[in-house]
Amino acid sequence: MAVESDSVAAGLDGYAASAPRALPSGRTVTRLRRPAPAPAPRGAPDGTGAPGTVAAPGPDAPGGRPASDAAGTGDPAGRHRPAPGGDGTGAPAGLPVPDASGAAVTHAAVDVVAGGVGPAAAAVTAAVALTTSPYAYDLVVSAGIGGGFAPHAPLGSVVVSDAIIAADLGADTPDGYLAVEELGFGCSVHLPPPALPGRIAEALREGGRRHVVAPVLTLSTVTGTAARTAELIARHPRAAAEAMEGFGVAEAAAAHGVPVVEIRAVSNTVGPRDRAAWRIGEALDSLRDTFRLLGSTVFLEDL
Ligand SMILES: O=C(O)c1cccc(C(=O)CC[C@H]2O[C@@H](n3cnc4c(=O)[nH]cnc43)[C@H](O)[C@@H]2O)c1
Repeated sequence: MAVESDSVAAGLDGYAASAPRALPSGRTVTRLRRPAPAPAPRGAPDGTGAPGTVAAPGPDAPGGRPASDAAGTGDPAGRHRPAPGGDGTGAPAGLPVPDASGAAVTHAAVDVVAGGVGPAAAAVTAAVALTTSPYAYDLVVSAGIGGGFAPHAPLGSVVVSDAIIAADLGADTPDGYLAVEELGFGCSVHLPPPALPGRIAEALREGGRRHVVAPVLTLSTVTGTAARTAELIARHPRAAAEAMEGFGVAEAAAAHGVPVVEIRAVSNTVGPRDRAAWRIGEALDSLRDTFRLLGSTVFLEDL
């Protein structure tokens, strides 16, 4: 599920879109499936490994995981539960499909959903998509554009989350901000599976895409002053990006027991508001390239 679903979907070249599934809200989940690879000669390995399926929901590209979110494949662990009837492409996504030689091969599927702007809209969209899906998901990706913290994340670079942090979920006090953990209730951090950010980074490095693995902050308000920027950096010195949806998507994914990661392409630098300096087009190009790289690597792997 992804907020910026167009770039996520456009990046997944080699994947074929099937008829959208409508959510009660009117938003749609578009399933993109990578066709099974060409058959290998009899007796030879099919060369596919055991491709898993990914979900990319995200509000910006809540492909997911978002970006958007993705769905599952036939998995001995039983994580995948393709529904009868499939997705309209003729075979249930993620199930092993016999190739021309009769050998079973699997293929990946990614469901892309535009989740809306802000943590609440993104959480609702992700939760509804997860709850009403005929498939189980291996991963939810919250993807889209975001603000980058200098010097970690320059314009056009990609930030892969190693933590998704609700940076304004707490209380303001005369002595400073208190996160919900300090107030004694709730949780303001979701963590992706430990190996996943590194694996995504490896794919981006091999693809020549500038990136950093770091915490991504979720805020309901785009930062627009030097004072607020300094405050966030003081509280989260490792953070490389801020956006408005990741924590909402992560809450929905966690409620369903599905791993989550956030991926942001940097459209602007976090700081005093300078709308003319935003480079949304370049960031969307970067996001599309990122999903092209992931769609031919990480999304085909067991997660
Ligand atoms: O202020 C404007 O004129 C304006 C025009 C277009 C878009 C915006 C946004 O605020 C987009 C929010 C959207 O993009 C993500 N995003 C991008 N940069 C940041 C940021 O620095 N801080 C927080 N969110 C950002 C966000 O996830 C939303 O989905 C404004």
